[in-house]
Amino acid sequence: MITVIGSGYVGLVAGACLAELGNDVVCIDTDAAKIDMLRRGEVPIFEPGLESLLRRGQEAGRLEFTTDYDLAVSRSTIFLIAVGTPPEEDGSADLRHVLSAAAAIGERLTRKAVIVNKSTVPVETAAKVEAVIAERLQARGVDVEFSVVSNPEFLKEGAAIEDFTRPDRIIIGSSDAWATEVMRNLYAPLNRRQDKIIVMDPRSAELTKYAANAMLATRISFMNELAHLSEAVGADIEAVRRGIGSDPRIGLRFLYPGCGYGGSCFPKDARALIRMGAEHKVPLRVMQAVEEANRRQKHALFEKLATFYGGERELDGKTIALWGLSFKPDTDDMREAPSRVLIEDLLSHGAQVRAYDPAAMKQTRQIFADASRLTLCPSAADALEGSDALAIVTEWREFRSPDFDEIASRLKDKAVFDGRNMYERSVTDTAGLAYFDIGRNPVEPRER
Ligand SMILES: NC(=O)c1ccc[n+]([C@@H]2O[C@H](COP(=O)([O-])OP(=O)(O)OC[C@H]3O[C@@H](n4cnc5c(N)ncnc54)[C@H](O)[C@@H]3O)[C@@H](O)[C@H]2O)c1
Ligand SMILES: O=c1ccn([C@@H]2O[C@H](COP(=O)(O)OP(=O)(O)O[C@H]3O[C@H](CO)[C@@H](O)[C@H](O)[C@H]3O)[C@@H](O)[C@H]2O)c(=O)[nH]1
Repeated sequence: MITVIGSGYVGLVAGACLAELGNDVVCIDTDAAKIDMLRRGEVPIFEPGLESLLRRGQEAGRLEFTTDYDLAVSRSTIFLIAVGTPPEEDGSADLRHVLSAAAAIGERLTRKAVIVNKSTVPVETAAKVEAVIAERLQARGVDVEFSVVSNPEFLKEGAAIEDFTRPDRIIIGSSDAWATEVMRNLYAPLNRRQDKIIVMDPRSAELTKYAANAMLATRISFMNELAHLSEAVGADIEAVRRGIGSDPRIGLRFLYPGCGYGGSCFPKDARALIRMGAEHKVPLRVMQAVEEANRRQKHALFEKLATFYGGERELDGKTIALWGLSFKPDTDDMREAPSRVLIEDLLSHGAQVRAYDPAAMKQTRQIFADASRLTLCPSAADALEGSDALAIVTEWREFRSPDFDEIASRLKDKAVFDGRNMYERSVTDTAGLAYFDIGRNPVEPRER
């Protein structure tokens, strides 16, 4: 039996996928409402394919949900910790949930077990988890063998099941041969065609996770800065992207400029890595710049709108349609989403916003509960109604081939500000739309 602690994006996906592979899995969460929902067959998050996988696991009797640690710990020999590690004030990762999960295990463990840390955590957390469990066992006066392994998760939201079941690599940070073998067996069904398992010491495994996210975030911020330069010198960032991405040393993936990276990982993990560097007196200057560039980039669409209208003050009284709210397509996750910054910028300058997203409407309503000038619209077309201009923040598939004539007929100022470079100028020109994106078609002040 495997216990998965924390039933969020990582825990639910891991639990459902491991049950699908034939394991008996119990998912535990301290949030009783979440567990009740899951027991009723409802899924608390939007993740393509997850609902049917959870249902299959439950129907097969291989997947259960509980808030009861007593029940879960007594039956398991493998524990996956997949609880949140939110940022502290100073950017460092808050380990409260991880250490409380460790304590809950130590208070109940009765047989030899592997404790697997899947949460993203700073170097030395495996040692801290081990110390907490050892301390609780000692307090109980029992001697139970256990081993702590770092096994960071690399899934992307929106493609989480595919990423979990077809991983590029499986990192196992372990200094114990028995625990490494248990992990190899756990992942054996995902590791048949080619050996993707990389075993290393726990510290290196913990750092690998931050290094991966930091490298990807760096590529994005680099491209976003180059996009500004492209606009200034009259180059086309999309051509530059293809030009450099065709070099296999660079590669085409994760090279898309846009209106900033968001989500629950890149921003938080970049800050946590910077903090880790500071704590060890190793300033991570590149990451500081990456983070700073991204913070600014989230204002890029607002700045373009302001330039178009002849100044920020001119946005007072304008109505801007907004397509896409989630931090990326195929998720309802609004954590650190660039749309939040754009909405705040627009509302604080007196504009009205008419927004639509295929999945994140409920979340947005909760976040902006008091924003009277934000209207959440039932469709992309409805968001255009009575609007002056359109801004696009998230590249959902349904925005890829819109009816440009309809957009032109509805927008008073016939201008589109695309934060994800989805369209071609030739097409928008034909419809009579002014089109501005990131690094290709610089904004020009509107003709009056
Ligand atoms: N979301 C992603 O795409 C992703 C990908 C890779 C790694 N990670 C990392 O994985 C970790 C989890 O991320 P997430 O997005 O799944 O978080 P999440 O916030 O969606 O879910 C975490 C869950 O843990 C529960 N929890 C907290 N303390 C608990 C405890 N003591 N016992 C049982 N349950 C508890 C919470 O109620 C919550 O449901 C983080 O460290 C994150 O950085 C996330
Ligand atoms: O070329 C690109 C690629 C992504 N983004 C943006 O970057 C953010 C993050 O996107 P993505 O990485 O696809 O989503 P996450 O679900 O946050 O996944 C990242 O964070 C997870 C949590 O740590 C890791 O497990 C994944 O490997 C890592 O990709 C989003 O706002 C995207 O719009 C860009 O701007 N340009």
